[in-house]
Parts: sequence; C-alpha cells; structure tokens
Amino acid sequence: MTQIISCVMNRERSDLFLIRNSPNYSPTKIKWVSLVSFRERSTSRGLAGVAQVSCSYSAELGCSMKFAVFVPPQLESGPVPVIYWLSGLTCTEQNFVTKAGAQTHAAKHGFLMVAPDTSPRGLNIPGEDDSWDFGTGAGFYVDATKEPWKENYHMYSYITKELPAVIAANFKVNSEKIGIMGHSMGGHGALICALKNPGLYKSVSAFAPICNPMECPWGEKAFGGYLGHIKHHWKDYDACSLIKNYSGPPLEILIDQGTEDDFLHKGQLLPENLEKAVHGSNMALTLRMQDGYDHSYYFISSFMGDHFDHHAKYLKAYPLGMEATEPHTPSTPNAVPLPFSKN
Ligand SMILES: N[C@@H](CCC(=O)N[C@@H](CSC=O)C(=O)NCC(=O)O)C(=O)O
Repeated sequence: MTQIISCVMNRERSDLFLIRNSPNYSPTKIKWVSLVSFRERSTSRGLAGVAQVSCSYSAELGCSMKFAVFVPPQLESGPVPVIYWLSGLTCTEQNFVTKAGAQTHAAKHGFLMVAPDTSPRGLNIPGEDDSWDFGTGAGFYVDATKEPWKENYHMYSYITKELPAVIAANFKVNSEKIGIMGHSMGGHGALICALKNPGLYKSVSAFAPICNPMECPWGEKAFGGYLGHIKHHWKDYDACSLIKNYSGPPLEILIDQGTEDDFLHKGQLLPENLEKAVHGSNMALTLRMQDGYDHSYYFISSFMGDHFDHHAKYLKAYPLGMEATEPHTPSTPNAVPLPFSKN
C-alpha cells in the first residue's frame, strides 16, 4: 500500500497505468490511490474566486483524470454547496471554464463548481479516436458493459461516486448540498445522475440536453457501443424512461433549449419526449424554448445566471432555526488563501 501511494504521489501518469496491473493491486487500495493521488496542476485567481485544474488517478477509468474546480470566497467561512457541470461531446474540462461564464455566478451564490472531463483518455483502446461522438470525449456518462469499453468507460460511477469522494476529501464542501447541471451529452448526464440517485442531488438543470438517447442517432451509436444492442438495457441510462419510474423526492428540472439549435432540428435532443414523459411523474419540468439561440456556449452563457438562481433555491434552503451563510463579495481581492502548490 505505502509503495503504491508513494508511486502515485511522486510519479507521472504512465506509472499510474502500471499500478493497475501491479501484483499489489486490489480495488480497496485503488480507492485510496484515487484520494491520495489528488494534485493541483494550476491555480489562477480571478472573477472573485480561485480557479484550479486538478487531477487524480481514477480507479473506475483506469487513468489519471483532469477536472476543473472553481473555489468561491465563501469557502473561507465554512463548507459550501457543490455543483457538478457535465460537458458535451468533444469537450475537456476546459470548455466550461473558458466559455460558460459561470464563475461570477458561482462566486455570488457561494457554490464550489466541479467540471470533469468527458471520458477517459489515452488508453489506446482500439477505435477510441475514430469518431468525435464515440470513445474519447464521448463517454456518455454510462458504465459500459461491452468489450473493449467495459474495463475503463465507467463515467457514471466516476461522476456519481469516485469524483465526489475526491472532492469531499480535498475541499470544504457540504456533501448534503449537491447540484448537477450539464450541456447536450452532459445535460443527459445531469438528468440521469439525478434520476438514478434520488435525494443525492438536490437540484438539477440542463442546457439543450439529449433528453431521450434511446431514440436519437447519438444515443443509439453510444449505447449500442457501450451497452450492446439489446435496447431494453439502455433504459437505465435514458432520462425519459427513468422519469416514468422515479419515486424519489420531487425534483424540479430547469431546461433551456435554443430554437435555432441544429442538433434539435436533426432530432438529437428530443425535449418534446421529455415533456411527455414528465406528465404523471413525481417531477416538474420547466422547459424554456429560447428564440433564436443555437447549441453553443454563447447560448449557455446567456442563461447561466438563471440556472444558478434555480440551483440556489434548493441548495441554499437551510433547515428552520439554522442561519444561512449569505453570499458576500470579498472585501479584498485576496480574501482566499492559496494553499496549493503548482506542478
Ligand atoms: N463536431 C463538432 C461539434 C461538436 C459539438 O458541437 N460539441 C458540443 C457538444 S454537442 C453534444 O454533446 C460542444 O459543447 N462543443 C464544445 C464547444 O466549446 O462548443 C466539433 O468537433 O466541434
């Protein structure tokens, strides 16, 4: 155990692959490795908080994974709620950081933001880089069951279990107050993570999500490849199917969808199917069709503030008698200490 941990802390990614194949490997040890291998790769102050890119070895994915974290100033005074952002096809952790304009909203509300990558990378699985909508950059937030993907393509477990454990071990977050949002493939991811884990995520929203992957070309390709061709097995990862059987606490979903989104017109997103599925369920859906907007991050950034307000309704609700920590603007731009070393 000690040997494995020191290897992770002192060496680079190629060595992490060796760990999995080492005679010392056991799943329990690897869970430890995920936590202790956490390291900050960059830290930048700006927009009223601190933006970091971190990385940790993922036992689920069998490789080192980068993720972006925005630390709001409120973290100085106590644990803060956390919101996960799931990105779309072709994205890394960087698209959200550089284009979504979320940081000022996160700082205003006091939310820690986590934006992971969209798939494992660099595993040399045959076919992983053959297309932009499958394999690298297109993990689809499922746990694959088919070869050659089933060893590593466990984005669902990574997002819902492994990454939250890494975040809780390294940041002062309130693990009772977790929200999730995403875009397109990541919107699908946000919806299914919330629907499959009643009560875990207190708030959920999405921009132009793939609402019914079982019935659209992107989903058919991804689910067929990762889960096999028995369509019945796909229901576990399809928001429209999951909503019908959801019996957890009531959830209010906010979705924004641009009317000039090419992927909407090509039948990839199918928000109308989600609207139908919601009827008679324990779910409320606010679907806003935004006139003239496309699928881009210009669209996302235009409505990001509304999504944060939506999440704030649920993540900032404190039990009676407990005082909420109000969001505040730091009195000096250097209010948050920088405890992290750069690589
Ligand atoms: N093939 C194109 C288009 C890829 C694309 O539009 N990706 C979207 C997500 S689509 C559904 O998940 C995206 O978020 N792109 C990143 C961005 O910064 O806009 C291509 O490769 O560009």
